Amino acid sequence: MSTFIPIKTAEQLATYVPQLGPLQVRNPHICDMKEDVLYHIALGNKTHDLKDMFKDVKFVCFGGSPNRMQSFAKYMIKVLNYKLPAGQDLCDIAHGSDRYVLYKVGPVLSVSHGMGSPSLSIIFHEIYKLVHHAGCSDVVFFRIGTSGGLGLEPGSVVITDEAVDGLLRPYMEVATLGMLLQHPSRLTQEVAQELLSMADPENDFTTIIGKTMSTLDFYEGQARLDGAFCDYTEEDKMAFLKRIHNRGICNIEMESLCFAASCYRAGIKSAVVCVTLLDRLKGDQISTPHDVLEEWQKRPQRLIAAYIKKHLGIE
Ligand SMILES: O=P(O)(O)O[C@H]1O[C@H](CO)[C@@H](O)[C@H]1O
Ligand SMILES: O=c1cc[nH]c(=O)[nH]1
Repeated sequence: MSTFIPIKTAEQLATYVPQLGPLQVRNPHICDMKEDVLYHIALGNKTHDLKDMFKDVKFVCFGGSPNRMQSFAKYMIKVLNYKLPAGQDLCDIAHGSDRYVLYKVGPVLSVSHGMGSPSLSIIFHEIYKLVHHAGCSDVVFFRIGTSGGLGLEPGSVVITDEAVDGLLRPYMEVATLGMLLQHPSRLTQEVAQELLSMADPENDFTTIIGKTMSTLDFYEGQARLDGAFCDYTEEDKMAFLKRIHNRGICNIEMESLCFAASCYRAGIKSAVVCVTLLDRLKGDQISTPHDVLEEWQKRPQRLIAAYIKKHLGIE
């Protein structure tokens, strides 16, 4: 089959405007459907009263690991001094499916997205439709992640200003109906700047804004030498990492491109904040003790929590 690559024109891009008022899904078919089953989170707009369950949601926080997103939900309970309904524990609302976890703490959703763009893309579709069915408005989406840094002390925090793919292209290319569609990946610069301004100057780690490379794989996709396959030399690897570092890439992970492209397409304000677990200019393996990694993973969480508190007017 032949392919062609339609590049979106400026006029088409202009339709990607921020959403004001209740969030609308940009899919005309949804309103014609008798029922919308959100299969991977075991919810649906006929089986559940999504308005009643989720109408107050204002912040949706995504992260790869189910445990991290449970810890984040517990952390938000403390930060917001949130009282769970009497006799209830924090529960995984998506427990009817074992694909993702979903927790709600007042206006905050904490959702796992698994690893890589395909996994993130599926949960993004369903969460976006969920907040639409619930009638939510002025929602901000965050990705709270981990990454490999370039020339940064491990444990540093990177707020992404631009997500690019493994070829340094600022769009996500998706095969759709036999065509390659390019979805621009744009994050909300004001949110990134505001997050940066909220980084505590007393921190013993740096927080910076920079470009993030988002790859399709952890090993060869990120120029590692320690995967099961490797057809390049250490010199090739270092030349590549130094080249992308010189082109402004601060860190490498696997979902920021899809996340940024999906939020931009949806007209949803968004930010990506990742801690770096190692300096990729110095190695490939993550051998830092687990308890230290756990502590580092809390750094992006604290920044997002501070943003949420500020925007809820909580001192
Ligand atoms: O820590 P999370 O959010 O999963 O992000 C990073 O970690 C995973 C790889 O170990 C990839 O998903 C990558 O993007
Ligand atoms: O090097 C790393 C570390 C975390 N996540 C990644 O994708 N890469």
